[in-house]
Amino acid sequence: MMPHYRIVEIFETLQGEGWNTGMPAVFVRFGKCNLACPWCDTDYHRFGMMTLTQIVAQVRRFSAPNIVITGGEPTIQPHLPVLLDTLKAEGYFLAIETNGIKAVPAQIDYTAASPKRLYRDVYRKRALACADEIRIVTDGTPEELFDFCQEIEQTIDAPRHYLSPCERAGEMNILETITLLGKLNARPDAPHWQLSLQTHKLAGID
Ligand SMILES: Nc1nc2[nH]cc(C(=O)O)c2c(=O)[nH]1
Ligand code: SF4
Ligand SMILES: [Mg+2]
Repeated sequence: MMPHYRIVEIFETLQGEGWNTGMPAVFVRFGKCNLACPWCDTDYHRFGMMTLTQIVAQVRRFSAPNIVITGGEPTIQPHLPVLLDTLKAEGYFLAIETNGIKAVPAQIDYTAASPKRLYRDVYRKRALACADEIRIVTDGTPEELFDFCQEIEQTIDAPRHYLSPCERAGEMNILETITLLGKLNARPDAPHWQLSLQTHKLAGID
């Protein structure tokens, strides 16, 4: 039987966050997540089922040569490798936005992992071995996050490290975020952390 997938939305926009900011991409947003962050900005419970053929047809209506697989949490989706094989065969560059607990399928070209301090005990038991970027949401005080950032540096091997302010009710904790950046970057011989904003929200695009 043709595999079916939980799909929240498929839309074309510019990647708003991290190293690939500005990259035109078709975003495929999957339903459900294995975490429940209180600041989550995605209604990942509201999804419909789509077949592999329907997803590929929808993606091809757009012109971007890149796909961002996101959610919800894409790594928990049944039959994900089958879909990725098909999209790869169509020639797409495949990026993924994951919370960094579960392994990412081999077809993925670029992995952005966003571990959550709230679930630090989970990451101590299970996490990705490597990623192309780590992007941590500043979901607490600089004191609370400093140790978690250091722990994740040891857990997930990555060449790029970002902090993303936590947005709740339209308010962003920029001061706490840059304070933490300063503390992390004051360490000698440690990874350099940079700011990543959700620029798509500032720009008023999807
Ligand atoms: N433009 C844009 N960039 C994004 N990068 C990660 C997103 C996400 O929701 O996973 C996202 C999103 O929703 N929109
Ligand atoms: S891991 Fe991401 S998608 Fe899942 S609840 Fe947290 S913010 Fe939302
Ligand atoms: Mg988003």
